[in-house]
Amino acid sequence: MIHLDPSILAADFANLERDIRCVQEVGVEYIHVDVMDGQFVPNISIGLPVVKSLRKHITGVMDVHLMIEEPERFLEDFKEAGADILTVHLEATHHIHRTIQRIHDLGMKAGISINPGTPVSALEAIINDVDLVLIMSVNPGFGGQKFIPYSLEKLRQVKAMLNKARRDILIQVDGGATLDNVQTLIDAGANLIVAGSSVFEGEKTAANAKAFLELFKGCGA
Ligand SMILES: O=C(CO)[C@@H](O)[C@H](O)COP(=O)(O)O
Repeated sequence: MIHLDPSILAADFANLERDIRCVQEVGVEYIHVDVMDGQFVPNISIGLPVVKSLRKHITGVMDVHLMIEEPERFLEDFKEAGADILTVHLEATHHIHRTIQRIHDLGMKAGISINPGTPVSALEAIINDVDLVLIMSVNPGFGGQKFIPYSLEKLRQVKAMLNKARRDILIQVDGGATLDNVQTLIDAGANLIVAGSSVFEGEKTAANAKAFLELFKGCGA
């Protein structure tokens, strides 16, 4: 089953409730919330109070992607803010195993993300402990960037690693996903597609989301 996970980084920050409602009304079940600290990535997005307010309007899965240094400092806070999935970066902590364990202890699903420059092999020791692997297909920090082609090979490698481990979990791809390239992402193994600008940019948010969902129907969604 393939899912669309619209990234609200590309939504209208003055109308987040409206934009979230818009995609949910056409059947979207996941909402991707990017949290950036200006340290791990060269940008600052939103913080805990906004995430907590968004929770009231998200009817499905609130998928929070932490692009922050030492995410272990804030796990309890994001649980309290209502995150269902909490994804941390392998590169952002010295204690990835403990961090994943703590996310689970708090009752959330745990995701691990790697930057474009980090090899998939670095995931080997943690792959059995996570519910989601996120392959960043742009350098994190900004929406609207161009998809990095080598990410397709990384998706294939993750899929092979998970097959070998007999694990069927979420394989998420984030950055530069469009209606034109999404089929190649799915073919490479992705089953949770983050899309920001290709959903929220322009005046046709609902139609854009619907077009992704229609395309996924042919893939068994
Ligand atoms: O995490 C990030 C960027 O750091 C992403 O979630 C982007 O927001 C995706 O945006 P598009 O590339 O789809 O515009």
